[in-house]
Amino acid sequence: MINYSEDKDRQYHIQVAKGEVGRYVILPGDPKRCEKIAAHFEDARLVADSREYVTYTGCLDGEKVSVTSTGIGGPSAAIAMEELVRTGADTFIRVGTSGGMAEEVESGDIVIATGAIRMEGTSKEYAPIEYPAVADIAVVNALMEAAANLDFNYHTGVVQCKDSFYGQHSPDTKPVGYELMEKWNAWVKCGCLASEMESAALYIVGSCLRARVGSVMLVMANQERARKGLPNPVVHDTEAPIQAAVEAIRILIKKDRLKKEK
Ligand SMILES: O=P(O)(O)O[C@H]1O[C@H](CO)[C@@H](O)[C@H]1O
Ligand SMILES: O=c1cc[nH]c(=O)[nH]1
Repeated sequence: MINYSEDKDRQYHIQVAKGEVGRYVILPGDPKRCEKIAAHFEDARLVADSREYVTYTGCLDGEKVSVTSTGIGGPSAAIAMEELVRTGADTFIRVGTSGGMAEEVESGDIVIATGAIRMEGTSKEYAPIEYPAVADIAVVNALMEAAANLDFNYHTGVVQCKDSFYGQHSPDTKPVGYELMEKWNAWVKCGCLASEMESAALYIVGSCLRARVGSVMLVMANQERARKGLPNPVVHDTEAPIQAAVEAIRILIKKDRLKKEK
């Protein structure tokens, strides 16, 4: 494989070298969320800032941990995960924002995605569509334990991933809106909790690379609730899913250490 990086020790896109990240990495979409997440680490330092990929590394309970932003969508998220695995990471938690779909999923709640609908393009370049995009069970369990410990209002279940944000929010303005709307209605009838853009790609890439992956997302608002005239404020504060992810990593660190001792 051609190495495109000018600095041959660094991964081309994320500009991180081996040893600069921990095995546990939090993956927000928005690069600006990285600093907020790194504030929860001890001795956090900026490792790299390249394209949409910002990386900080610090410590949690004596273990090296990192945060790297993925940017928006499957293609850039898949690149981040591939390059992070090459630099030594093997456990990932996406911390994102999402739009609620199920009526009971309200603004400000958090969603832990046990699986993701692959209505995006990236994962199809890794695995046939019949292969399910599922989260790692240990990561899901840690996220559920963390959310319960923190007394957060959380939901677990399937999320929908797509490539077009505006195809979700104004499908009627798209020439293929008829298909987007029919599929959306089917996902809602199936019990899908929320819509976002990266978990399907991350889960499939994680499966292919044998990495453990889970996702926790803030529900910003719910267009199905709005359609039914139910209360639906817009929430921007991502501190709850950040805290859930940090606590989940602490739980995983403890469990991984116990497993190693046995
Ligand atoms: O807030 P982040 O993590 O970027 O996640 C969500 O927000 C973006 C769309 O606004 C997409 O990346 C979607 O998945
Ligand atoms: O509605 C939303 C909110 C965040 N991200 C999405 O993809 N959709």
